[in-house]
Amino acid sequence: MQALRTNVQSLRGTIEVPGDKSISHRAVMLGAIARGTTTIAHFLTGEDCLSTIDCFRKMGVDIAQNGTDVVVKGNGIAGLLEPQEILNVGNSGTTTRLLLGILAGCSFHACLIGDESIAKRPMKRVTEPLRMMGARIDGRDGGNYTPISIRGGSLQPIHYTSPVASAQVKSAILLAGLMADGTTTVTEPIKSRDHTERMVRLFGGEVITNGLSVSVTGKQQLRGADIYVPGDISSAAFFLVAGAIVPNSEIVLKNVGLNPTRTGIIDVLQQMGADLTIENIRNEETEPLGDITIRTSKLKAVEIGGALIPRLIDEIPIIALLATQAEGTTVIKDASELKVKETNRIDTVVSELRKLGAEIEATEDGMRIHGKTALKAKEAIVDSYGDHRIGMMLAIAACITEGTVSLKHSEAIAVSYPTFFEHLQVLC
Ligand SMILES: O=C(O)C1=C[C@@H](OP(=O)(O)O)[C@@H](O)[C@H](O)C1
Ligand SMILES: C=C(OP(=O)(O)O)C(=O)O
Repeated sequence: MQALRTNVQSLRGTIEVPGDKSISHRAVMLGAIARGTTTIAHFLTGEDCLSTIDCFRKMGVDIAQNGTDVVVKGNGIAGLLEPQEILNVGNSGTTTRLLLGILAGCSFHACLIGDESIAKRPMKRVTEPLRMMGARIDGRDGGNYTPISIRGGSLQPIHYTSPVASAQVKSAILLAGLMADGTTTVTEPIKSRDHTERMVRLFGGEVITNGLSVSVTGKQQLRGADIYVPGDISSAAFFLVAGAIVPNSEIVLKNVGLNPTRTGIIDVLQQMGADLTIENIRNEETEPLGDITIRTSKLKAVEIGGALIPRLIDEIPIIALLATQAEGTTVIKDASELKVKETNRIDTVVSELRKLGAEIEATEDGMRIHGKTALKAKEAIVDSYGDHRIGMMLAIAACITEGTVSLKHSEAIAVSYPTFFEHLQVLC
């Protein structure tokens, strides 16, 4: 159990958050199936991305990691080897689903396991379309849950209309599509993050986007690339919110990824009236990034739903905290996907924030938060339940809480932000 800082008087200073998790996973995966060498700078050394490296090493890929610098010697599109061991995806949904997409096109057997949380996350959303393409997949509950075993092979292209707006589903099918004969198309109900599309292009591949549909043609040869991973906006979000709600604060976040499919948190902060500026925007062609400054300000409630949800899906726990400090009732809707993340994030956000006095209730597809509420606790014990984003949200909540707060399962934070507490310390 970890004692959290409470009653923080101000947060001031400059930090650079670790590399983007989604981009780090994809850089290793595409590097592994490309021809030639891929260099990755500012790679995220969080546990999820280390799981991805471990899985590809077990398939014969030479990956050298020295801190945040990674070099991948690609095996080529058909060059992965049958793993001699079970592939352990740890806590990472992205590793599980994207890896299944790649394995669907490999003519060998592989078996995937993960931790307790992964074992509860639905995989049918990828195993079903991958079976349609020709992969043989089995697993618990007909292939919906890990452990999952897969024997891939020659794939036929499909046009898949996904019922969920999920970049993991879209990416799994596109990665399988890279190995199929012909053109594979995915149509999603709402646009999700487009890092796979951007990165395939960076590796010399062709991806065609047409509204909500994305297509790739199989058997293209990808070539290794040099990649700089921008800071993860989903990690920056904790300090963006902290800067807005902790009194007398001014935080500068350098080199934060600003891909428009990920910047919903900035839209919400601006709509709430936060004092936020963005400077030095660059790399708009590949993965845009820039420097963000946030200062404490008076906030007002907003309504969040529809096409905004996929652009801020992982930020909803910290947005719920933000809403406790906004005047009025914030409504978050259309967010049922929160129920199938590392925890049921509707339930964990509501139960843990209530322990600190927040006025928040769960709804069928989101939550309703009434503000502004002063958070108070008498020796409260809150729990991340093993969910990194819940742990970080609670650590920021403690900053504005009067009293004492301890966090159970704080170690989960290393999944996406191993230096989180060091950065909080720098700003205090
Ligand atoms: O593709 C990705 O890198 C991710 C997609 C999102 O999941 P879904 O595809 O399930 O929405 C997100 O929640 C996850 O943290 C990372
Ligand atoms: C949902 C998340 O990740 P994943 O699906 O990769 O486990 C997350 O990082 O919030």
